[in-house]
Amino acid sequence: MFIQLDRVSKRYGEKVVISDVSLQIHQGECLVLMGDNGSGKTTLLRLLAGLIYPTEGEVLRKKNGGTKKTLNRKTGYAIDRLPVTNFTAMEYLLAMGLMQGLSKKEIQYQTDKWFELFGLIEDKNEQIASYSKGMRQKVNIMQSLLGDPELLLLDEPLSGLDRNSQRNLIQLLLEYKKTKTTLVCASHEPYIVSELADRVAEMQRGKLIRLLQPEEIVTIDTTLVRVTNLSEAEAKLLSTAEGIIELSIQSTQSKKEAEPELTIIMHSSHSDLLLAHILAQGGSIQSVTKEEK
Ligand SMILES: Nc1ncnc2c1ncn2[C@@H]1O[C@H](COP(=O)(O)OP(=O)(O)OP(=O)(O)O)[C@@H](O)[C@H]1O
Repeated sequence: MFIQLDRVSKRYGEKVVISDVSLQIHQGECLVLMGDNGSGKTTLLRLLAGLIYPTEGEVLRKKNGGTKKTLNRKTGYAIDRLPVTNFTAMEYLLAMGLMQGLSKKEIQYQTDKWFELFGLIEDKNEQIASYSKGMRQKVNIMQSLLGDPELLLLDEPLSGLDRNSQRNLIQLLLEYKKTKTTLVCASHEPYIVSELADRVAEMQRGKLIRLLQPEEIVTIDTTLVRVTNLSEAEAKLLSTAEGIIELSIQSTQSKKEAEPELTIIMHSSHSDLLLAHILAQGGSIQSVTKEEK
């Protein structure tokens, strides 16, 4: 199975949102869509999901010598933000799975594994409305995986997830890739590109401006550092320093120290300087893990 976009354009009124995009997506590959806000990534995912149709051109799914214009049910789509509903996570996933024709038993079997993996087992019968952003994102990803789709469309899949959950999700997606699931991810995350991408498509104002092949994808070595004893103000300042990719703050209300624990992902090339800076500010470095490609 592969998907072919043939001179696809999408307009809303006079506004051209996708402009003359031609692209083949191969079975089992992971294509990452990158580009600035508003460049058309989500619209391209919606076209691939068959939720909207091109104004011009065609999106075709070719399988076993045949060609289908519409994409079938074996497409999973995690939208950029799961809306708040009155369902519990389990009720929501059951409803989504039943709509796809899965049995209750199948849905429970699949979702139990994921609830465990994402650390949500205790919360699965709580209302989604009471969930944090990251917890909601986990449910969003789970619904997209129901029924083992052939094509998985993920809009900013790492958004809101803590580093451990990001790692677990990447591992899970790598498993899906091994079973020849085709992945298309809209993402700004270097982590997604370095771990999953076979090709990167760069969008600009609705146009596909560059398609990077595997050998052209430059992966970066990153270092994960856990730090305590830095104030929130110092952490905020640090987050803007050159070489910092991501800085998250976990509050330590249960612990005695007033300062939060920071998880910092940085470019390895900047780590010596940044670690020296953290120590000079009185920070205590709890762990340093190099993630080399
Ligand atoms: N239903 C719609 N009606 C009119 N314009 C739309 C509609 N959907 C999207 N657009 C416009 O299309 C453009 C591309 O939007 P899209 O959401 O695809 O971008 P994106 O690359 O996913 O952005 P982001 O990184 O912010 O998620 C934007 O200018 C947006 O305003």
